[in-house]
Amino acid sequence: MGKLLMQCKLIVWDECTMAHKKSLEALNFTLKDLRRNNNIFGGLMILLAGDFRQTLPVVPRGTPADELNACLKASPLWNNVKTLSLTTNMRVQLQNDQSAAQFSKQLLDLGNGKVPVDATSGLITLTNDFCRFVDTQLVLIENVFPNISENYKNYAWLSQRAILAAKNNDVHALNFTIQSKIAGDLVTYKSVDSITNPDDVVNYPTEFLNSLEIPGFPPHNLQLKVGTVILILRNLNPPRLCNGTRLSVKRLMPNLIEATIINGKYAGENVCIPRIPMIPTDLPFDFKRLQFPVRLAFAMTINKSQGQSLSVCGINLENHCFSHGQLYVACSRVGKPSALFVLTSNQKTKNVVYQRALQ
Ligand SMILES: Nc1ncnc2c1ncn2[C@@H]1O[C@H](COP(=O)(O)OP(=O)(O)OP(=O)(O)O)[C@@H](O)[C@H]1O
Repeated sequence: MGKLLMQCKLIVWDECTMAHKKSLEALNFTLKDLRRNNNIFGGLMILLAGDFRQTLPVVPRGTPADELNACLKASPLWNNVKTLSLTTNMRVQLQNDQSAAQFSKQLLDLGNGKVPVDATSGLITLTNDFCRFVDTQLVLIENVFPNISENYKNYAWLSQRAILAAKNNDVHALNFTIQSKIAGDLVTYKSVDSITNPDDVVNYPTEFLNSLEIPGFPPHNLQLKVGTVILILRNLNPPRLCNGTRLSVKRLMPNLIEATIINGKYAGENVCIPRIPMIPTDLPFDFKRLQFPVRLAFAMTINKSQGQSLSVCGINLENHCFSHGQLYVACSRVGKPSALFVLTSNQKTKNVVYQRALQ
């Protein structure tokens, strides 16, 4: 990696709005050292791609001020950034849909926080020409994954659709319901959880470790069926198997999962996924989970969906979005209103936009 960084002429950093400012600052110091050049980034050109209407770095238990302070715009390096703007929403434009111009504008208004907010409830009202409304989770699933008991065998069909929600708990519930619609036996893989510091072993019983649901981590009790859509949680073998790659389960063996990649450049390729040890960094004790680094992915969190294009998207807003840009990211995964299904109460929802992130 060091050699690569010394030789390369350009670094492209996509979805930069989600990056913590410290990661860019660390890259600056590393490049200066490696290239023995005291200019910013060691004289190398960095292309940051992103839209500050979209989500900011996740700061666990943080406030909006913490998020704003963590984003790239809060770094002194930002003063050296030259901003170039893209003007056409290609995802919408490509649909050749009559509503394209209006949908594009509605998305921008949402992202810019220009949609009127009700003073008493603090909620915005989504309009009928912006999306299609559904009343229950089951109707949402039926619209996004129609006839899934048959269609799950079609990888192209699967890769183009997903249901999004702001919180992990809502995502898990949706995934279990959708998986239950696929025929076949459920295979259970239990993780091996342990404490790495021998002094702490008596303080943290295994049952407690098993009960931990950690964001970005596989569950202790991973239940899968052949045909289920899963998401890789670690960069196992880039560029083929990266954090975020979606696959369809092909064969469930005792110590290996065989699956077919369903999105991106390597779609259609079969791969084997092993159990790997994973250590979370933000727990107050040292803990290791040995498990397949995967989660169910018919539904996923809005933050995880950033960067993806979908043909059909469902959004479960029973629990409102809670951070900057989430609603904008969710709604902008598709290019036309007829492909956007929204579950919400009375067409109302919360649109969190930090104006400071847009300045
Ligand atoms: N110049 C272009 N000509 C044709 N198609 C394009 C062009 N630019 C983008 N697209 C298509 O538009 C869609 C969205 O593009 P892309 O995912 O690169 O956008 P993005 O800016 O990264 O979006 P986001 O950050 O919201 O995920 C893709 O299907 C892509 O193939």
